[in-house]
Amino acid sequence: MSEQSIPDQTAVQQLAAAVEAASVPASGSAHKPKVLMMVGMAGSGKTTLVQRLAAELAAQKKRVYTINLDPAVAQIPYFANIDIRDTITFKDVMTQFKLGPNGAIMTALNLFTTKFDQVMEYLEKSASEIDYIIVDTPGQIEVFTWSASGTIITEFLAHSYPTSLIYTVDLMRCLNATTFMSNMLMSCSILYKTQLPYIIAFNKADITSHEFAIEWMTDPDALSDALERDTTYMASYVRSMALVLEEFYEHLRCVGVSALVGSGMDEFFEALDESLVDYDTKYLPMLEELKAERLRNEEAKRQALLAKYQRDMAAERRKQRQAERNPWDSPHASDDEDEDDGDTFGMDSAIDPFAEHEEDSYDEDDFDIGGQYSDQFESSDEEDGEGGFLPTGATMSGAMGATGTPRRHEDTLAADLARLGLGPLNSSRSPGGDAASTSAYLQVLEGMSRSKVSDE
Ligand SMILES: Nc1nc2c(ncn2[C@@H]2O[C@H](COP(=O)(O)OP(=O)(O)OP(=O)(O)O)[C@@H](O)[C@H]2O)c(=O)[nH]1
Repeated sequence: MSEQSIPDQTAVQQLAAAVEAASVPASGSAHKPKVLMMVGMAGSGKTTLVQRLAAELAAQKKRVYTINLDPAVAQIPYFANIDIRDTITFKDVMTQFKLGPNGAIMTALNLFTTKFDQVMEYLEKSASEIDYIIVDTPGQIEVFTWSASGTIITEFLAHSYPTSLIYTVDLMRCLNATTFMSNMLMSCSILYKTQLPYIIAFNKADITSHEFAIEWMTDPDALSDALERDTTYMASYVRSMALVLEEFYEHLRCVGVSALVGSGMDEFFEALDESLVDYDTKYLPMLEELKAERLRNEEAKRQALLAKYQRDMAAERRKQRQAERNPWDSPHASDDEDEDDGDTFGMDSAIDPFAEHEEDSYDEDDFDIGGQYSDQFESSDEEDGEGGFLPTGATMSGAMGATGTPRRHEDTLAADLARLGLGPLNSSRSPGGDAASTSAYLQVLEGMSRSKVSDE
């Protein structure tokens, strides 16, 4: 490994996007291998269970593929078709990145995840020849289930193949009601995190039966009895948590197994088949709904962007036309103004007869100097194709010729000036043109506006 710096999350984020885009597998379509994700606390027996399940499935003439994602494991008792240790040397990660064991596991997983699309490609090619893919994960459960890379790997697989999560619990660590509750809370958090179909495999049933655990899950009194001698505050806490988890327990599939001696395998595969039905009936529809929602959001964003672009374009066109038509263009108009503010003549909007109307509805033509001004507006398609509002009646007659074709603005202005008994405007369009006429004209207009407002 040659890199000397901790890899940033960019590659992982790109992979996350790839997972997002991954196609949702159609249920009941072509042959797809079933994925078993083994998670559980360190020492709970995941690796031993992978070995046991692979052997059992091989005995059933099923084609099994195993993936080891634990970079820190010294030896594994099964043949791994894909092994993270072939790509990344855990000790090198520790020395090169100056990390402790947990940080190194996390970094090794991140590095491996950046290549996981290649693993997926490989699986895709071999899919028709595989019945089951069993994935062994690091014992530091939070490193996998709560890390970006763990999530990406899980979703990559779950978005492509029917997947079930196998949470392995060491029965010997459940004998105490309080630690049993800790284990259940952990399993609950993983279920909520992954939302995948789920099996709890109470392992090491060769030492003690898992029946007591099932009883505690189904009968709160049994749990209370177990807590009888416990007088600490934890006992009441465990009792109340048991009530909270009651509903969670209802949807759980629990089996007692011994990875070591192979007991409970029939029940395990029965539970596995049921959980894979859940994958088809619950997980897949949820995935499809999420995907549809993402597409809807993207489309909404695209439409909003398009609308903004169109508004910007229209505003730009308005500015251009205004600049062409009004040589004395209002000094009050701001350069970065996107939309007509209704203050076309630079008049105080308080006396602008149109200021009460919604700004978005205006086009500069609505305020054309040649107009007769009216309170009533009607919707109309304008020459640039945008919907807009025009004053009703003949109010725009000053701006339109008899044939309905737009007249030159200067002609309109000249006619208005003549009607008002004022001299002609300087047609040179220079800002300093016939200043006296312009100013007089504006005063008359302002006066008209004031009298209109006071009329109202
Ligand atoms: N008695 C008994 N021991 C078991 C069983 N399964 C696993 N063990 C033992 O439990 C210990 C831990 O087993 P692993 O399979 O390494 O557990 P793991 O969860 O993979 O551990 P990490 O790699 O640390 O995450 C080993 O000594 C196993 O032999 C079982 O069903 N019964």
